[in-house]
Amino acid sequence: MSNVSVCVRFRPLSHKERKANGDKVYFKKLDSESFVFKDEREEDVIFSFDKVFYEDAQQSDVYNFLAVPIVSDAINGINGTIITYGQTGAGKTYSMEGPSILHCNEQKTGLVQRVVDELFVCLGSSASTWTVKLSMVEIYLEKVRDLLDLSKDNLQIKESKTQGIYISGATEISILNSSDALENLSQGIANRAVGETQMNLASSRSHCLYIFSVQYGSTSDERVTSGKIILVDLAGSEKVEKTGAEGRVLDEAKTINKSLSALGNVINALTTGKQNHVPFRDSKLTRILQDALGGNSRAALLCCCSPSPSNAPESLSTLRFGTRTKLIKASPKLIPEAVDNTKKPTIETHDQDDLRDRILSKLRLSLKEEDVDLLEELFVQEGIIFDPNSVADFDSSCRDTASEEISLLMQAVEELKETVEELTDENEKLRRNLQVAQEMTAQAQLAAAANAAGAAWSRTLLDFVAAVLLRPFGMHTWLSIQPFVSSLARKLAQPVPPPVLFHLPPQSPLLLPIHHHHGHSHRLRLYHCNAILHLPRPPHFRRLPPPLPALFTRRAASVGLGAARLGPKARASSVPPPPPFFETVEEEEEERGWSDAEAGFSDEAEEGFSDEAEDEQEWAGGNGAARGEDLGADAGEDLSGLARQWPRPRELFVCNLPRRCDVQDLLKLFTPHGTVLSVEISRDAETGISRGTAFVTMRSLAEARTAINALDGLDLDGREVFVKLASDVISNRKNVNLAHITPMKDHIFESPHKIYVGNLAWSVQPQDLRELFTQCGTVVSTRLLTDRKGGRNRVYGFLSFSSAEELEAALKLDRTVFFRTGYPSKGSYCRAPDTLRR
Ligand SMILES: Nc1ncnc2c1ncn2[C@@H]1O[C@H](COP(=O)(O)OP(=O)(O)OP(=O)(O)O)[C@@H](O)[C@H]1O
Repeated sequence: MSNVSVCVRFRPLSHKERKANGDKVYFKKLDSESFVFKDEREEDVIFSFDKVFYEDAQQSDVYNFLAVPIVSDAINGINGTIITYGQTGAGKTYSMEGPSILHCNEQKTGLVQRVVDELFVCLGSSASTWTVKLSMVEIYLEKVRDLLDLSKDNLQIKESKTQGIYISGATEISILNSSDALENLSQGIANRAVGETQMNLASSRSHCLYIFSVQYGSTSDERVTSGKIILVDLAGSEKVEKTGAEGRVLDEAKTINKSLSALGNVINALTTGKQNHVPFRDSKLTRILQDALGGNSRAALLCCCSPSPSNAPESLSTLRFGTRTKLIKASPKLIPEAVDNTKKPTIETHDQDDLRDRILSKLRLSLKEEDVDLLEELFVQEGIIFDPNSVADFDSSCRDTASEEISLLMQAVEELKETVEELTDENEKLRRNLQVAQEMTAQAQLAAAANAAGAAWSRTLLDFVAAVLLRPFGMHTWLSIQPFVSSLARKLAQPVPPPVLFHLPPQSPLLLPIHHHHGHSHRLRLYHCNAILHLPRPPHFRRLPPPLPALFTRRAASVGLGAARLGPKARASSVPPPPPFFETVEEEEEERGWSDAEAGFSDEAEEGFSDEAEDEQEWAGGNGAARGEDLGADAGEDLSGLARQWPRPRELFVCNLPRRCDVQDLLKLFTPHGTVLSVEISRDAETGISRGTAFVTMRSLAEARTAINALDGLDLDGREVFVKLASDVISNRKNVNLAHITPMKDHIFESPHKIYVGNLAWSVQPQDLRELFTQCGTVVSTRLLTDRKGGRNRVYGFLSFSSAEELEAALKLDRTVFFRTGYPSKGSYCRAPDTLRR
């Protein structure tokens, strides 16, 4: 059982809140001690406290539960503290003072007035002698100001054996009755630092402390007990942005937040078993509350909350603060002063305190503040200023200072550790960047050399043309063809632009984003590859702008995006081993006919292209092997030889997948039913969240059918998964439900050793790429992007190898071979591969 009683109070909705959200409240009442509140993830959390005061609770309910026990304890010599905590405008000051300390009806009277009334009722009915003294201070910008004497604006907090923690030099006014007390209180309240924030027109910008010291002497046994009641109205615990703070107000808000977070740290230390060092000295507030929280006082916390959904995050943080505070175990002690009344020891102590303060204030007139503080320490140590508690104080402060030093050192060590980790990471990043930069420099040098070679080649060609043409045809012919030769010479004299080559280290594969624009649609595909080879053409061959994807020119951005989207799962190490073989001509996304289903299909009809027609074109290029026939070749066989024989891989369309289902999950699901050649999950380009649809390509039609039999209608996380042949779904125009689905291939992989090949000749076919690159090793996949309407390729594609060495070899290939170009006639598709052959 905690000794800090923690209650929550929800104030009624304000006009502003009603205007914003109507009568909606964010909590669900369970009983008088618990309620349900939604957390950040909109999940219901049950909060339980010693008492919950809902909107209709009266001030007297709060007082009876929280304050009555504390008042009677104070008379018996046990200190008590009541703290109100919460966001600005949550009702802290209202609970403490009511609408006004002097003028308000009985029903609305706050805790302070009720405490005063009760004190005098209890003391007045007793036969013993008593005194009640009132002090009022505020902690404003980390200075303790005396609200009953504004000239004392930087009071010191001290600790003594008899008094515990006390504010040295604070004005103490003896009060004889309630009205006396209220008058002094209202004067103090008027002196309080109050500002206007966006949340509350009269916002308390300071922590305000009302301190009632009660001395109660029993006439029968001559014993005196002294107890203290401290009522603390904390400043608002709101976020700085929400208060609209600037300038001085911002400073106030920052200081408030700093001291409240120091309070949070103290509570954490008290509740997480780190009691050997509780950072009470981190702020004035925690130092003053040391007795209340540290066990020598009875304490009550009133967490004030707004019930409105618009303040839910702040209320949630207040409730969590309250929950933590409930875990504090404190055991308040009675501080009896077993002394003869005639000796009046406390008065003596105060006299000595006064004497010391007088000496010190004289010194302050001629010396600096810090010097006086040092002198004070020295005087106390040397016994020049007599303080009966000096030794104890000095010991305890030494202990505190030592443990504070230790904690500071530990903190410094932690910070240093973090710095070392950060620097190591940074170092690693720089090392990798340096490696990439070195590789790029080497490649740029190669490119420059190639460029020089290209220029030399142009000159040789010119000489050759002149020599060849002049010799057999003579001067006459030369003159007639001279303009043509000169123009050719001019064109050839233009330098060949260097090839663009980015070769990334194998451990950081690039997820290459390529934008596809088509009419209104705009999609992004991400291709996984290790190197980019963009082949420039000599200027005279340039008829159309080079099809360099837009993001290429901003490579740094694409790398950043790639790394972010790639995630740890898709790193090279986790990419599955290369599947046996995969060769495809792939249309641009928009031509697939998903988003513009109707338009796409009618285009197909007009131009005589269907998926089936495309199959024939693509796969009948070799020996015309029967489609759907599985030749059962091993992955280890000479794949290039099998290129034409391989049956067309069958693409499956999978939908209604759970969002969390990723490429690896689908691989696991489909692998038992055959060889999975590729898996592509459609994701939202902005958020990266799966759209629940995917394409899975199996090695053969038979395997694809087995997978459909096994998996179509499967229950995955409560969702019935739909698996069909992509071609069936695409050609099924009646399937209106699917027409709106926009698949987006965001993760295509065949092998981690993959290169982008750009600026290819128009007529290049996948098999041409395969033939050319087979000399470098096993070509695992070739993928060429084509425009369905014109039947042209998009002059870029991808190919992957089974090892990094093969990829290296490919990059060293003589690139001039690609400069030969051809233009396809309209409608031609997958023809004339000879333009690429040497
Ligand atoms: N229980 C309540 N019943 C009626 N009105 C309330 C209640 N609690 C708060 N209010 C009203 O809400 C407004 C803000 O309350 P209050 O000034 O007490 O907030 P606060 O938490 O002290 O804010 P700050 O930290 O800025 O001082 C006031 O107008 C007050 O009258």
